Amino acid sequence: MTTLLSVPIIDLAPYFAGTAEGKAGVATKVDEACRSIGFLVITNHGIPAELIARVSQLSRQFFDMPLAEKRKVDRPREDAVRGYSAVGEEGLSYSLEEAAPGDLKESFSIGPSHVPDDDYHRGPAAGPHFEPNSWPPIDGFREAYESYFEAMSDLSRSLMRIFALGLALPEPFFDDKIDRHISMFRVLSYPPQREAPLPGQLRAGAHSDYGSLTIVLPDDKGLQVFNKAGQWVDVPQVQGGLVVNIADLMMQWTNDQWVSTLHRVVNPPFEVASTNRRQSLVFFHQPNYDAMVECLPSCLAPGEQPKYAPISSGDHLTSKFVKQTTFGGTKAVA
Ligand SMILES: O=C(O)CCC(=O)C(=O)O
Ligand SMILES: [Fe+2]
Repeated sequence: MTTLLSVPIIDLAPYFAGTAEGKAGVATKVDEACRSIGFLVITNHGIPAELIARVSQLSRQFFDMPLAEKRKVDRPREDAVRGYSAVGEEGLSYSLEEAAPGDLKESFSIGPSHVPDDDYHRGPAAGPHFEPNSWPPIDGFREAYESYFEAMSDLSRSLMRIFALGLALPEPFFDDKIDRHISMFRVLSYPPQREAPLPGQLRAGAHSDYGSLTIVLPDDKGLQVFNKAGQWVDVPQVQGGLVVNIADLMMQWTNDQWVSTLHRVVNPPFEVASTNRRQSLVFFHQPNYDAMVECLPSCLAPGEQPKYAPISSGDHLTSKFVKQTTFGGTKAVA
């Protein structure tokens, strides 16, 4: 298997067509991408263009509101990633224990909606994972965001099935570990830069993501990935494509056979910085909080030891918040 140094574009149509051969072909390509660079761009993913356009337009409308209005749906607490976070309030590289100025972005986040009133969702073990969402007073906003969250949940289940095939596991292996997931959807808005950034300040500092996988829809270039040759390479902008990357939990699950890659969003070129605005829709997929992440049987060679102790998805996520808040006390989250 070759080590890819750039991000491949993978057509999901043969997987969704449903033949064993088509599924295996897609799974092999995805496995290669996840081993080499941890990123891929998917096409024919089935997410309606109309839904993407609607969420994008409503998000722009939200970020255009005055700061005081946006503050009315402000993030409630450090451990509850809901609502609005203003420019400079978060720094992704904080989670790597590296001091850097805050990221030049603002965001709006939601978690699962229409949460059942049962012990898993409402009991003490649920912690902040099913914190209610708050909504700005924009017509159609809630409906569009909830639809997008659902569409991303379904697509993530398909991707996890492809991952299972790529890892020589039964296709539904992950199904019961993600059927009550604690994922998060957030829209990021990177405003024009009318003043020069501080030294080291980026639109999003270098970081890896936390959960199983992330699905990103950027409307402009700027996203870069650190490849195995030690170079920052641009993620290709593909019309109608979605960027997928695997995150820390998946790396842990595979005993480091798959890589959760450092990535960042660079500042726009100086000539266009004062007018360039960038927006991305980002879905962070995170398994059920009680799903145990322990080295997959197919990822251990005979005689090899697992590199990580088993941990639950919920504890893994919470440990990231603790790391961030003890470091500099900044509201930081990926
Ligand atoms: O805006 C982007 O393109 C990516 C953002 C990102 O990597 C993140 O929020 O974790
Ligand atoms: Fe990220």
